[in-house]
Parts: sequence; structure tokens; C-alpha cells
Amino acid sequence: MSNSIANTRVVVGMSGGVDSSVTALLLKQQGYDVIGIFMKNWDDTDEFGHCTAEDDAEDVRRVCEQIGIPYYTVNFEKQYFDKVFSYFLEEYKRGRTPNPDVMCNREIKFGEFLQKAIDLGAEYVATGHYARVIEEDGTYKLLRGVDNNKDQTYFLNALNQQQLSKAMFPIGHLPKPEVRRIAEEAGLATAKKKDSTGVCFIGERNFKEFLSNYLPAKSGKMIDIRTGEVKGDHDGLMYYTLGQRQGLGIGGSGSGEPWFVADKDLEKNILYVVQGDQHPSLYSTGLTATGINWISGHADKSQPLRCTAKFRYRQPDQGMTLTWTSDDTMEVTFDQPQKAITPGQAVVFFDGELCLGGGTIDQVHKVQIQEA
Ligand SMILES: Nc1ncnc2c1ncn2[C@@H]1O[C@H](COP(=O)(O)OP(=O)(O)OP(=O)(O)O)[C@@H](O)[C@H]1O
Repeated sequence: MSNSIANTRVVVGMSGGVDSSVTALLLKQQGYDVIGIFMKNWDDTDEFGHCTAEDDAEDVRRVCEQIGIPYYTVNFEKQYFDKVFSYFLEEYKRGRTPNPDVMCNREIKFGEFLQKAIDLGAEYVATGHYARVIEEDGTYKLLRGVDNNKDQTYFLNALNQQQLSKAMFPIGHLPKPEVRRIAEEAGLATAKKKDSTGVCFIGERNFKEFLSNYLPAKSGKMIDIRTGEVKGDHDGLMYYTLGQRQGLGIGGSGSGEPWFVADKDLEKNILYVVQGDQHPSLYSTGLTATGINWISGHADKSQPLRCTAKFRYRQPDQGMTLTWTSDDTMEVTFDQPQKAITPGQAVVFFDGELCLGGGTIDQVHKVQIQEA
């Protein structure tokens, strides 16, 4: 074992899931000085006094004991509330659909948590994200995880050079089934644990009910964007996402094609809907992105750039042209009209395997509709 590896301390962010368990195991096997830390970011104690964070912390304890590494729990509930949840609520108040995971990675996992790790003498923070980071000529590059199905670069697009220089993603080069196999072979307590889904602080709860605890809902009219006809009432604009089909409560069986959310007018509190999933009002030709993080730090902002991008996790990449309009804003023009582009979500740019960076979708440029 190389002495320098043995002297390199790595803090692993342990969620109690299989990915971070294998992350810690691999680093330990490679000879690093590994510490496992579970973050408690949210008090999810239910009405029966049960808290899933406690179950997860217990899984972290069992896995760390199996691997033979020290473990701790840190509480970042206040920091998470101030830096992620407040932003989440603010965005919903503006009628947008935020991405708290992108913010959590930037502000908590590779913000507060990274600082905590550094305070503990660690050189790196490792997580079980499916992504890769490499250094080339002093620049840190974020690459897609090799498992296309699991690639999580979408959520890591807001990390900067300093954060990437401290990040390790030890399972980024592995397909998920291989990660499970490693966990099973090592007999890790989390080997068969099912993957977490959804926004971490909402969990399996009903989203509408959850949000209504924090933001007052204002009902209003639901209007057909084509005819101006009132189709019904909505429960509050914040509950709806562009392109959404479920939960509109109109167009029951026998009344033709399903209805979709086409637009929101925040000022007038109107939800615009349209019938048929191919209607042009669901499509856009481009978008304005703000708060752009260009990972390499070196961009030629005077030239338009061809690349691919995703507007949501697990979407195939789409071709487009980027034009910088200021230091951190750009106009994005799609090669083909795109459906259900959602303000508040992340747009993330790629050049092949390389994640170039990303930003927040601010304005959406709708397809111009020419009715016959
Ligand atoms: N509560 C937590 N405490 C510490 N680290 C965490 C926590 N939640 C997530 N992480 C870290 O962030 C990574 C990605 O989080 P995500 O919620 O996407 O988990 P995941 O892909 O389901 O992985 P896992 O199987 O490890 O739960 C995790 O693998 C872990 O390293």
C-alpha cells in the first residue's frame, strides 16, 4: 500500500444506500484513511414518531462497522433549510419548478459537508454519485458516469473547480448492477436496499399536501389556451408543472384526447391548458438560461457554441446552439422544438462525455402558433 494513499483521509457521504456503501468499501480496499459521515438535513419524524433518517443512520452504522471505518452523524438541518429549502419555496412562489438536488450538491454536499470534512483533516469528499472527475492540465473535468441509465452529472452541474478538486466519485466507472454485486459479495447490510426516489425531504409523501404546509395556495381559473374557454378551476399554480397531464380533473373518459398544462400566468393566476400531447403550445424553440456555471472556467463567450443538453434528468441529449448574452446568462436555440421545458429546472450542457456546465431555465421561447 502506498504511504501517500494511507495518509490521505477521505470523508464519504453515507446515505445508508448501496451506492455510498460500496463507495466507502472501495476506498477502504484501496487503502485510504476513510471516515463515513451521515448528514441529517431534514426532520422527517412522522405523526407516529417514526423517522426514516434514523433507519438510514442505523444502516450507515452497520455498514461502517462491517467495512471497519469510523462513522459520525452531522446535523445540517438549519443550513439545508436556509440554503436549499428556502430557495425551493421561493421558486415555487414564483410559479417555477426548482431542482433542490442541484442546489443541495452545490451548497450542502460540496459546501457545508465538504468544509466539515476539511475541518476533520480530509483531503477529499467522496459520494456514491454516478459521475467521474478527472484532472487535465490543472483543470478539473466532470464526466458522465459510465452507466448511462444512472448518470448523475445532471445534478452536479453547478459544482465549481474548487469543489471538483475535492470530489471523488469512486463508483462512477461502474454499472449499477456491478455496484450491487460488489455489495452482495462483501455481504454489506445495504446490498439489497432499494434505491431512493423523489425529492429527499418529501420522500413518499403527497407533494401537494407537503407544499400546502409551507405556501398558501390560491385557486383560480383553468383556461383552454386555444379558445379562451374556462375549463375548470385550479388549486394553486404552484401545484402544476408545464407539460403535466395528471391531476387536472378535466376531460374524463369519452371527451377526446387528454389535457396538459401549457402555461401559467402568475399575475392573473391563470393556468392555461391544452388538449392533445402534440399541441404546438407544449413546444419551445429555445430558452434563456441564467446563473450559468461553466465548469472549466474558460469559455470563449464571443462565439456561439454547438453542444448537446438535457433539460431534465434521464432525458436523451438534444442538439442546440448556445449564445452568451452576459457573463452568466445565455440564449439556447434548439435544433428541434422541445416539449415541456420548465422554468426553474436545470439545463445541463455536454460535449460527448464531458459535462460543460449548466444553468437555470428562466424564460421559455414558445413555438409560434399559427391557427388555421
Ligand atoms: N444523508 C446523507 N448523508 C451523507 N451523504 C449523503 C446523504 N444523502 C446522499 N448522500 C451522498 O450523495 C450521494 C448521492 O445521493 P443520492 O440521494 O442521489 O443517493 P443514491 O444515488 O440513492 O445513492 P445511495 O445508494 O448511496 O443512497 C450518495 O451516494 C451519498 O454519497
